[in-house]
Formats: sequence, structure tokens, C-alpha cells
Amino acid sequence: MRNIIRASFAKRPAILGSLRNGFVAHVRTPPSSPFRTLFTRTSAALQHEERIGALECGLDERSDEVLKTKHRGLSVIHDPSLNRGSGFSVDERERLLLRGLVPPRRQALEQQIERVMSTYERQRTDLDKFQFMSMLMDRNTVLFYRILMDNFEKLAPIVYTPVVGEACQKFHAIYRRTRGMYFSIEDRAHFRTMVYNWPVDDVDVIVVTDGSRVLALGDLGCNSMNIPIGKLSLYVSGAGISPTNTLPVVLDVGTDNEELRDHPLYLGLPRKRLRGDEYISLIDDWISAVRHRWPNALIQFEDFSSDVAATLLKRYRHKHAPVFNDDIQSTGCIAVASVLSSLRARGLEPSDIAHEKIVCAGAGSAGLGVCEAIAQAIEAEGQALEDAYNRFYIVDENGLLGTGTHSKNESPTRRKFRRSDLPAGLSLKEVIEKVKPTVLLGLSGRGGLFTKDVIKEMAKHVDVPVIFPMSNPSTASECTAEQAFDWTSGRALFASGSPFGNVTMPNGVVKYSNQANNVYSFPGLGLAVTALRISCVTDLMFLAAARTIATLLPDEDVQKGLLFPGVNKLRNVSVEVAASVAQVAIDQGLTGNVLPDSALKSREGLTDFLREQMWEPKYGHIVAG
Ligand SMILES: O=C([O-])CC(=O)C(=O)O
Ligand SMILES: [Mg+2]
Repeated sequence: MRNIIRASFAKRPAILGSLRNGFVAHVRTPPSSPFRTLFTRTSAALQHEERIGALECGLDERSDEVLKTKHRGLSVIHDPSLNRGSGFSVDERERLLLRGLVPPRRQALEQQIERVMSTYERQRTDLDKFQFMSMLMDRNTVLFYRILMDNFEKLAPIVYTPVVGEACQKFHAIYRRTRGMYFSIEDRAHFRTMVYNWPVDDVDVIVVTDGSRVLALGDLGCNSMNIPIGKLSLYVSGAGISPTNTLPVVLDVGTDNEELRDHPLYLGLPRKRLRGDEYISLIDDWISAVRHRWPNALIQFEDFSSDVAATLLKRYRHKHAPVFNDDIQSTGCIAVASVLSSLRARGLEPSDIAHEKIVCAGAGSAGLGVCEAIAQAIEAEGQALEDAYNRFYIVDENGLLGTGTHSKNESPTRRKFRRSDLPAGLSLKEVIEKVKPTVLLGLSGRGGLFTKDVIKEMAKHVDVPVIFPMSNPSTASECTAEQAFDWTSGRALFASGSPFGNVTMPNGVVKYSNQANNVYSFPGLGLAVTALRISCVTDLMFLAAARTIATLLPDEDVQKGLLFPGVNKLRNVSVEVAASVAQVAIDQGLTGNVLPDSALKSREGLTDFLREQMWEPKYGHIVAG
């Protein structure tokens, strides 16, 4: 386990007080920092060292971080936040007692990247690639993130959706090394103390799952750990959250996946899932333990099943500490952005969102969350909320939510979307025939649900069918990009949750496949929450983020069918999302940190400030403490 404390002095000078014996101080000193002088002498010595390093073989660009460690020898190499493999300089080798423990010739980061990528390319299956990347993450933090960021389009589908789904399904079979924390029912009495087993005082972002609905793959219990790990790797690569300050968590409350539970290699508790009041009270205990140790950390609820997701969000979201549900709110955010951007592509105005007719397949927490977010965007354009709800037609496995008998326990959100003018139970195709929707959303988790019949029916009634199958992973996508374009003769605007390649039509025209995934929103939100110490995550923040994402591309790109920048531009997107979220937080008086004047004066000042807070994967200076 890493024994490290990282601090940006711009953010928290108080870190000096929290250094403990044996820990590493990972410190970034901006030029204006009053602490700069503290490190001046060290920096001069390090520059000398760099000149020596430069003679050995090209010089890496160093970050201005200073890592102070009491570790020596192999324990430096075994700490991924300190390890730089063949990249240790002569002086670091001396100071950290590494002489003889690494091969003699020093390599620059660029050479390490070349070597690692050539081994990566030799991995045969996607799962092999996932494991290769996991092992790299466990070995060398800087190298892992440099490689992930430089090859984001190629590697995001490996460390994130879709391959992370398979890696969860097979977690028990491929498990190698621990990362993150597990809180099980059996630990319940110890939650308050076990949070101190984590060595980092400054946790900024926690992603937590109970594994009850992993992507659309169902209940994967304790196997779900790769989801929080993957999400957090996107906070780091996509928005510059410091890797040291992230914490992946699995709450093991049992699993109802019998096959997994009975598997001899399953690593979670082999018991049925805890439910009802006892479950809620266990989550209460966990939240309270976490808040005791990390009062300001952003908590992201991830992949909780629909029966509890909205309840938990409602329970914790206004408790003066930042909490959100990724599947409800950030998926909602990217859905709003996708619809707004599609309006631009169709030559319409943002206010025309109030004229959309939206059919949504899926009434789980993500489906309802997405529809709720779009309804709020319609309301923000000056419509009554009731009229906004009237733009939706939601279909689940029992057909349309319409008139007729339904459960008394129906949630208020679901009830709001129930049509009073159409009978319950109409099939998706029947609804499309009757309603002639402009937008078709897929949040059903049912791969292939948008059949040729369904899409052709939709294409009969609109010039530009807007088709967004958002379920993950790719196998759960309601249709593929190729199908959407093929069955609409290339007229569709397409965005999916998991990535699909662009499609070349028989006439040679390229049709763009966009990725409407919440990755466009949660990392930027995390950057804003961390940099400003935002105390509560509000719906307005997500709406502001959505509007920003929808306006990042110039008109000529949007007219071609591109709805937002590619994922390889994620850091730029995240800074813009963060600035929009930050502005709402400032306006709503929800910030705990005092910002420099320059950040308050202009949007550019704010984005510059946020960009300065971002962690970069570069080797910093290691100082023997
Ligand atoms: O993980 C993803 O790609 C998006 C997401 O939150 C989900 O599908 O549950
Ligand atoms: Mg999710």
C-alpha cells in the first residue's frame, strides 16, 4: 500500500501539519506559493542532478512536485507512486539506496513508454490487456497515467467500458493484488476504525459501489471493484485529480448472484444480499465513518441497483458534504448535453428542447434519472415542469408506463412519467408508431432492443432520427452504430454509452458515432469540487455542465454529426465542465475555498486556475526525508 501524502500547497498548506513519520510528502509548489522558498535549496540541488541525468540519456520534463520519503531501497521500488523503474536518476539511486537494485542504464520516460507499449501490443485478448494495464498501475503510477493519457482513445475502452465489465465478471479468477478498500457486513462494528487503515489523510474523491447492478451485467457483488478503480482512473487521466487522493470502495453486503456466490473462488461474503432497513442503516454507518475521517471528500455512488439508488441519493445529497449518483446524475448530464447538441445539429435552438418527443426504453434509476434531467432542462427553457414531463414516453420490460393498474409502491419519479393518455403495456414499436418521437433513448440494459423494425418505424416519421442507445457495456447497447446508420440510410444522429467506431456508408460518406458516456461529466465535476471544496452537488451544476459540453464543438463539426469532442480531448472538456460547475457553486455560495481574484474575475481566469490544480503524470523530485 502506498505510504504517501500528496498536497498541492495552492490547495492545502495545512498538509505540513499532517505529515507523519514514514510518510511521503508529495508537494507541488506553484510559483506564487509562500512555501516556495522552503524548497529552493532542494530544487537547486535537483537541477544539478538533472544535468547529470541529462548526460546519461535525454532529460524528462520534471513536474514541480517534490516527493519526500523515508522509504529506501526495494520499498521505494515497490511503491508505485515513487517507483520509476529504469528512470531513477543517478542521484536518486544514491539517496534512496537503489544502487544495484535496478539495471545500470537510466531510461527516459519516453523510452519506458515505448517498451511498455510494445509489450502491451503483444497481449492477445482484451482481458489480457486489462490485466497488463492493472499491473502497470500497480507498479508505476506516472508511467501508467502517461500511457493512458497519451493513448486515451485506445486504452479507455480497456480500463473502462466495455472491457472493465468482463474484468468484473471474472474478478475472482484474475485477482492479483489489492487496491482500494472493502467494507463488508462483518466489518460493520469496525467501520469507524478501519477507515484509518487507509494511509492517506487527504482523500478528495471516493467512488463506492455495492455491486448490485454493474453496468447492465447485473449483481456482481464483491467482483465489482474494478468499476470504482476504473472510474477513478478517469478522474485522474481525464481531470487531473491526484491519484493518491482517490479511494475506490466496495461495500460487500452479499450477492444474489447465485453462480458467483457458490463459486469456490468468489472473494466476497458467500451470503444473500442484505436488504431493507438493515441495508440502509449499514450504509448510514459507512457514510458516517467516512465523513468522520474525510469530511470533505466527494462521494460518488456507482452502479447501485435501481431499487436503492435514488433512495440513497435523496438520503445523503443535502447533508452538507458532496455526494452524487453517477448513473442518475452524470448520465443525466451527458444525455441532456447529447440532446442539446443534437438540436444544434438539426439547425434548431436550445429552447426547441421543449418540442422534443422523447421515447425512453428503460425505467431503472438511470432511465428515470436521464428523463428527469432532460425535464429539468426543458423547464429551464421556461416551460412548466408538468408540461416538460409530458414530452416523455417511458417503456420498460412491461411496456409503456401508461394508464391501468400499477404497483402502489411506485416511486414518485416513476409516477410523474406515467402517461395518462395511453394505455400501459404498449410495446416499444407500438409507442413509436403512435407517438412519432424525435428522440429515442436506450437505458434498458437490453442489447439489441432497438431492432430493425423499431428503428425503421422511427425513421418513417422524422428526417433526422436521434438515436442514443446508452446502456453499457457494448453487448448491452440497444443497437450498434452500424445498425442505426444502416436502418436509417445514414440519417440518424447517434450516440452510445460504450464506444463504437465511425461508420462508412456505401456511398463513402463517414457517419459519426459519438460516445454519450458519463465520463464527460464526473471527472470535471470532481475537479471543481476538489479545487473549490464545494459542499453540495446540485442539479443546476449538472445542467450547467451539460450546456457547456453541448457547445464545445464549432457548428461545422456539429453539422457533420459530431455531438461533442472525442474522449481524447477529455482533459479540455473537464476543465470547461469544472468551470461551469464552479461558477454555479460560487453563485450558490457553496464553496469552502477562497479563490484568487483572477479566478473570480473572468471565465478564463477560472479555467486557468482549475487547470493549474490538475495533476500531471511527470516524474517529480524525490527527496530523502
Ligand atoms: O460505466 C459506464 O460506462 C457508464 C455507467 O456509469 C454505467 O453504465 O453504469
Ligand atoms: Mg455506472
